[in-house]
Amino acid sequence: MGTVVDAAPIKETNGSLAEKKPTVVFVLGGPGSGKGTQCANIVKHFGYTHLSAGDLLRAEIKSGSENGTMIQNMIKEGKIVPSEVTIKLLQRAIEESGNEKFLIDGFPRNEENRAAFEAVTGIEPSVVLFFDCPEEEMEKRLLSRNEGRVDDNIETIRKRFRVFLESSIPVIQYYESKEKVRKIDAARPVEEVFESVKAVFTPKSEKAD
Ligand SMILES: Nc1ncnc2c1ncn2[C@@H]1O[C@H](COP(=O)(O)OP(=O)(O)O)[C@@H](O)[C@H]1O
Ligand SMILES: Nc1ccn([C@@H]2O[C@H](COP(=O)(O)OP(=O)(O)O)[C@@H](O)[C@H]2O)c(=O)n1
Repeated sequence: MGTVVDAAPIKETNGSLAEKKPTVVFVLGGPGSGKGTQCANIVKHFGYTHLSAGDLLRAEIKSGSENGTMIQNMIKEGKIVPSEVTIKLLQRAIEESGNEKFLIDGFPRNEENRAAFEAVTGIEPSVVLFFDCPEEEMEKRLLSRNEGRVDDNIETIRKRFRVFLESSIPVIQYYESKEKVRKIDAARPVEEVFESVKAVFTPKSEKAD
């Protein structure tokens, strides 16, 4: 399974986000693959701060921001919001958190997201978790999620699947070429998936024989 997530480097007392170099784990996978569910478990066990790009964008709509209508329209269509907007929200959340270890969930979703985040923040992920799940299973989960989301309808779900295949899979391939991806079979029950997730975060010395 390769290396465990790196320990956070020593924090600078002042300076930019890049200088602080927080530990970042990108959490990727198709819509409904269980990213949010597993991130909640990781937070409880390993003390990370969970930043969901989708949640930050939905909060931005609710806050009455000038970008709200644009974001709402993009989400309804399953399209990816311009990086500039999402990165600003992520940066603010990182700075406000007081933590040094972050799960960034649902980001980067395309090459533009990936390259812009790296250029703006200077941060590279320690590890990229990839929740691998067949479309039929993800579709079933999304249709019974019941959170009242404007994009959990069959028409938008199909568009989101297409965007995932066309735009997000290439990002995962990019990180595969850098040997950063830990692929997890996400089609199993939540507890079983978390057993595999735990192995990524637990140092070898602490693992049972
Ligand atoms: N391993 C699993 N098996 C069955 N249902 C799951 C599993 N993981 C998550 N779910 C459910 O599927 C839905 C989508 O999960 P969620 O964590 O919101 O996915 P994502 O953040 O990837 O969109 C939720 O209703 C969640 O409770
Ligand atoms: N990096 C991101 C993440 C989400 N989004 C938008 O937010 C929507 C919902 O993303 P999400 O991560 O909350 O949910 P899932 O589609 O993974 O279930 C996406 O379909 C995009 O429209 C985005 O534009 N850019």
